[in-house]
Amino acid sequence: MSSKILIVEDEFVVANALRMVIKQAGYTVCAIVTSAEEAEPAIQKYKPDIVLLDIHLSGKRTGIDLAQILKADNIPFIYLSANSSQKILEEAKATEPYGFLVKPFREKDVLVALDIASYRCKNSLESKLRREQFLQDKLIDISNEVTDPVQGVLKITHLLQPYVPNDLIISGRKPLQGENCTGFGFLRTGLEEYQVIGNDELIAIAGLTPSCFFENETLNNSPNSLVYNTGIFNDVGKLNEMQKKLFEHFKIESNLIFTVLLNNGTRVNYFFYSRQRGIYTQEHIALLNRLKMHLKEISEKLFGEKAKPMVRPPAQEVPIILPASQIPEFDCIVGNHPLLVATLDLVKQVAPYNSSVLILGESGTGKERIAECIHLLSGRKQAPFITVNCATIPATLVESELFGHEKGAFTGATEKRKGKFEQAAGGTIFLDEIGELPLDMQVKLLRVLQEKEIAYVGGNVTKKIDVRIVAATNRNLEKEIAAGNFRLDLYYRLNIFPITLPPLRERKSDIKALATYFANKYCNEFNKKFTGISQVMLSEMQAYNWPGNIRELENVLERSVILNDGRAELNLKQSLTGNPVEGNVPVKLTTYDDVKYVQRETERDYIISILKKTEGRIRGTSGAAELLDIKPTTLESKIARLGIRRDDFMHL
Ligand SMILES: Nc1ncnc2c1ncn2[C@@H]1O[C@H](COP(=O)(O)OP(=O)(O)OP(=O)(O)O)[C@@H](O)[C@H]1O
Repeated sequence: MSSKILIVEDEFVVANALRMVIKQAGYTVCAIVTSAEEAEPAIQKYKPDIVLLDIHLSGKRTGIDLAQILKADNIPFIYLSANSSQKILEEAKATEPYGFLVKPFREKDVLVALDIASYRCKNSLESKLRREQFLQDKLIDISNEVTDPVQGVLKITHLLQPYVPNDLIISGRKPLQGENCTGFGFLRTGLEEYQVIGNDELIAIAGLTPSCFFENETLNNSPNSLVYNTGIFNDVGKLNEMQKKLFEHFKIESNLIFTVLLNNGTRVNYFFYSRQRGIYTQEHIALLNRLKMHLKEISEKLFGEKAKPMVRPPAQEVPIILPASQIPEFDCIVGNHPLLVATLDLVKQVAPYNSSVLILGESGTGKERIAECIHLLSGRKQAPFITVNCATIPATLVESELFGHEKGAFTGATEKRKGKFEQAAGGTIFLDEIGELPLDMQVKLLRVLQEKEIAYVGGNVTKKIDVRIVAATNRNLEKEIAAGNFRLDLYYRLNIFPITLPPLRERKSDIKALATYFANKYCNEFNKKFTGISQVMLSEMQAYNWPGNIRELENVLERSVILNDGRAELNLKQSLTGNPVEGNVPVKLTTYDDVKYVQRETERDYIISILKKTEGRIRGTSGAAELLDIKPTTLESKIARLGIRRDDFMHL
C-alpha cells in the first residue's frame, strides 16, 4: 500500500505542485489543508504516514505548534520553509523533524526527503520499542534493589537522563498530613556526576518554603504533568515561586513536572529542569506515562507507607558529588559541556547493540575518538578496532583494501592479503569520511551490510564476517544523495543511529580543560615542564571560532609547547587569526624534537600549497605527485601521515 501524505501548506500553488510530484511518484495525498486548526481533524481522520508541514500557516498556530502533536503521535513530518529567520529555524529544529525542504524545492529533493522519512520512521519505531523495554527492565531492577530515597531517585535520574534530558532533577513528596513536604535534588555536573542538593539547601536557595514543591494550582487541579518551556521571562506569569527561584538560581529554561500518586494519597512530584529552552515535549510526557506503573512502584517503596524513614542528605555548604558509575572508556574524552555530555549519553545507549552508527560532525570534532568509545563500550572490545579513511585510499585500491585480494588478482598482488573487514573480525570497523567512498564501492559495502559476507578481489568465494560498522562524515549526506553522489539505500542502512558531535565553538566552556589536557600531553612528550597557560592565550582561545575544532586546538597547543622555554607560561606565538602576535620572537629550536616538528610542519604546508594549486588532484599530468616529483602512492601516504584533510586545501 502506498504511503499516505498530508500536505499542510497555505500557498495553493506550492501545495498543488507538491501534490503532483508526490502522486506521480506513487504516494497517496490524503488531503491538503492550510492551517493547524484544519490539520488536526485531518490527522485524526486520515492517519497520514508522513506530513509535509509549512512553518508559516494561515490561522493562529504555526507548523511548529502542530509538530508537537505529530511527534507525540509518532507521525513523521518534514518542514517546508522559505526565508525563515534563524530563531524560527532553531525552534523548528528543536522539534526534531524528519527532514527540511527549502522553497522552491526540486522534485528530486522532495522524493529523497519522503523516502528517508519513511525509512527512518520505521526504524525509529523499532528502536523505540526496544529502548522502552530496556527502560522497563532497568526500572524493575531499581525497584528490587533500592530502599533509600536518595539512592533510588539518583538511580532513576541516571537511567532516565538520555530519555528525559535534564540538568537538575528534584523529587518532592507531599504526605497526607503531619509532616512537612520534603524535597531533594540532583544537579548534573558531568557525564556521571551529580551533586546532591538536600532539602535544607533547597529551602535555603533564595528562601524556598517546604510546601513550595507542591504550590502549583494548575498541577494540583489537573492531570499529572506540566511543561514550562520558554524560560523565565516568557513563562513568568505561569511559574510559581519555587520555579521562578530555581529558574533564576540554576539558569533554567525548561521544566517538566510529573506526578505519581501513591496508594495512600501521598503525591510525589518529579521535577525535570533543563538549561535548554523548549526541550520538553509531549513525547517526554507520553514516555513517562508509559513508564508510570514502574515509577509508581519505586516511589511506593521509597516514599509510601512502608518506606524506611528518610535519611536526609546532609545540608552542606559544599554539596557532595556522587560518582554514579564511572565509565573508564570515556576517560579520554575531555570536557563536560552539556552538548558533549548529551552526545556521550547517546554513545552509552547505542554501544551495547550491534547496529551501525553514523557519526556526523565537522572535521576535527572527535568523530574517531567517539567511534573508539563505542567499540570499547561494546561486547566487541576484546576484538580489533580497525580504522579506514575512505578519503585517502586510491579509488583503484579501495576494494582490495576493504575486502582483501587473492594472489595475482592484479598487477602487484604478489600474495593473498586480508582486507580491513577481515582484520576487524569480531570487532568494529570505523569507516571515516564515508561520503568519499566511490559509488561502485558503495554498492559493495551495501552488500556486506545486507548479507554480512565479503568476497576477495580476484576470487569467487564469499566469506561470512561478523563486524560492526561505525561510519563518519563531515558532509551532509542528504545533499550528497540529492546530487547523486551517495546511494540512498546505503544511507538508510548506515543512518540507523546518527550521533552528531558539536563543533568546538558551541562548547567553548570546554576549551580550558582541553587546552590543559593537550598542554600536559605535549609537555610530557617533549620532556618540558608545564608552567600553565597565560591568561592572554586563554582569552584569545575563548574568542576564536575554531573552524578546525579540537584538532586545530591540539595543533595550537603542540606549537606553543614547542616554542616555550619551559619557564614562562604557554603563550600564542602567532595569533589565532593568523596575524603575528606583538613582541613575537622567532622560533628557537632547542631540541631535536623541535627540529622534527618544524620539518614536519614545513613539509605539510608545502604539500598543502601544491594540492591547492592542483585543486586536490594527485595523479596524472600536472597532478600534485608529478609537481612534487614523487610517486602518487608515496604522496598519498604522506598526506595520511601528515594529517592533511580535504578541508586543508579545498574550499579556501
Ligand atoms: N573530547 C576530546 N577530548 C580530548 N581529545 C579529543 C577529544 N575529541 C577529539 N580529541 C582529539 O582531537 C583530535 C581530532 O579528533 P578526531 O580525529 O577524532 O576528529 P575527527 O572528527 O574524526 O576528524 P576528521 O573529520 O578530520 O576525521 C584527535 O587528536 C583526538 O584525539
